[in-house]
Amino acid sequence: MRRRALTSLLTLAALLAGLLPVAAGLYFSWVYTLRVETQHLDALAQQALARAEQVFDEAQSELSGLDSIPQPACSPAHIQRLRQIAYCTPFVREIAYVENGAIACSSMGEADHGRQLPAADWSDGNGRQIWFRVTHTLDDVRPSVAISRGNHLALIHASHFQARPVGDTRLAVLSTTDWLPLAHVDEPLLPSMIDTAVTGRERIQGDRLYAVAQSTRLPIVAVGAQTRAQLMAAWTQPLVMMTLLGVLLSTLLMWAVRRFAREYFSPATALLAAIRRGELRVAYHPQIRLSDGRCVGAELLVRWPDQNEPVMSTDDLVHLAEHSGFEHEITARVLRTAIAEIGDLLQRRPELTVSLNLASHDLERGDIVGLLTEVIEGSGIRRSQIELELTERNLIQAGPAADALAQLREAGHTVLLDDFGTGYSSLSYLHDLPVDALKIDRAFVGTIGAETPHAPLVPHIVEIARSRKLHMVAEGVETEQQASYLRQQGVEVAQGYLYARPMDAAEFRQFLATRS
Ligand SMILES: Nc1nc2c(ncn2[C@@H]2O[C@H](COP(=O)(O)O[C@H]3[C@@H](O)[C@H](n4cnc5c(=O)[nH]c(N)nc54)O[C@@H]3COP(=O)(O)O)[C@@H](O)[C@H]2O)c(=O)[nH]1
Repeated sequence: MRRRALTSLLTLAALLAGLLPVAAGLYFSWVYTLRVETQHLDALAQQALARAEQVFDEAQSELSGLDSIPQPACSPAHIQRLRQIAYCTPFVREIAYVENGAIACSSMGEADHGRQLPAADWSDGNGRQIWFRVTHTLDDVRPSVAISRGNHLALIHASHFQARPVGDTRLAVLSTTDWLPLAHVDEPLLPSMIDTAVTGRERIQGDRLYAVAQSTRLPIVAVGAQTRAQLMAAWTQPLVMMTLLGVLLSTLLMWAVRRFAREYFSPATALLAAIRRGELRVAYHPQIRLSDGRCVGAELLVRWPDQNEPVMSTDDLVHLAEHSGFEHEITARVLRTAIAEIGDLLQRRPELTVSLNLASHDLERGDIVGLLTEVIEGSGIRRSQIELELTERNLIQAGPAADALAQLREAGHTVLLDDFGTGYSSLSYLHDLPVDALKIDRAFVGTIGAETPHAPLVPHIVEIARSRKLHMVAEGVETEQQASYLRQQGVEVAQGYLYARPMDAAEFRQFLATRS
């Protein structure tokens, strides 16, 4: 994925990681509040409905015994019985005996005699009827609810159907025949409560919550309504908790995204990706035999170009690889690339060598033996054509991996000690190091002909190499003066800008053609 696309994606991910958990916290706390409050409101509506049903049930149960009493209808004894029931049943105003749709007599004696009843609002088909709004002879202001069974009818004061508020929750019992409240409701929420009763489902309207409890036996419903303040108060606690949780989750996610981005965009990850994508290139730095000026080989130098511009200097690249543990991947890539690019040349010209820079890791992991075997076997290239460069530091750190080095030397590879003189106090342990040649560092070569304190060191280095019977390669040769001095000193091979800068494989082939 392109870096810019990934950056945009990660920015979006970080944004979402920051916002989503908080938004989810808000949303889920609201959903949770609604669920809990709806359940609570449902329960209150069910209670109001149960109370209304109970009033009807009790009135009906009082009426059920009356049809079978032995006294003749409207006899003093009958009326006395009606009075007794009316008096003993708290919510009953009057018990009446009905004949042909008119009141024949009642617990009030003859007072209501002959009063014609309107058509019932509801009938169950088994002699049970209900009138929701009946006026009483003695009270034409406050309507009553009437229920009849057989010939007897009970008038119930509508106030007994008044559902009292519970805290801030408003409740009303309505008839399903005309969707009006059974008792007077002095409540601005009433129109919404009626709407809710008609829809028959709990719902949110505005920021208020409504719930309905529907009777399965009678034509009544109870509706509950919650105020805005109540809902907001109920929301506060889950809101705070879920928002805190959301903020915590946001922080964690944003940290994870940031960490991923840092890792993903780190130079080490970019380098590994470049290695895997085969973006690393090899530069060939020609090596010249000082005795006749012929090109005898090249040092293989890794390059990380991006559209011809280096992503970073080779020094930085090598350090980064060392710190990230990718040195071996680089060594392998450089070797394979070189063999792919100039393997045919090496095969045709067995005197030609390439020198490969090794890292201590290459030896410690022991993979270098396998790698070289794999690349060389069957290629027609000789082992002696692949020289291995190691710095003093690498050789000393290699310690236990010296076996691998010994194995490679036995197999025919030449080992060069690179940057000689710049690292540890070389002189003391040089005779212990398993090397075939010294590479005189350009720091010393650069002093040839210059009046610097290091200048006298070159003859010493040459002397040491001679006494150890080591071959010598000088690097960083930039002037004729340096070249001729080194030639006089018996240095065999030189490498430096005097001859050429590091170049690509095609250029190296051309260079070789002119210098062979
Ligand atoms: N483990 C690995 N190390 C590697 C590999 N490729 C390179 N390196 C090491 O990185 C260091 C920097 O190398 P580079 O920038 O490629 O520089 C080399 C030459 O360009 C430079 N050089 C050679 N001649 C001259 C000169 O005349 N003047 C001048 N200013 N610079 C010159 O020297 C570098 C080669 O040095 P050396 O290897 O010591 O011979 C460097 O330490 C490389 O070793 C790799 O694949 N693996």
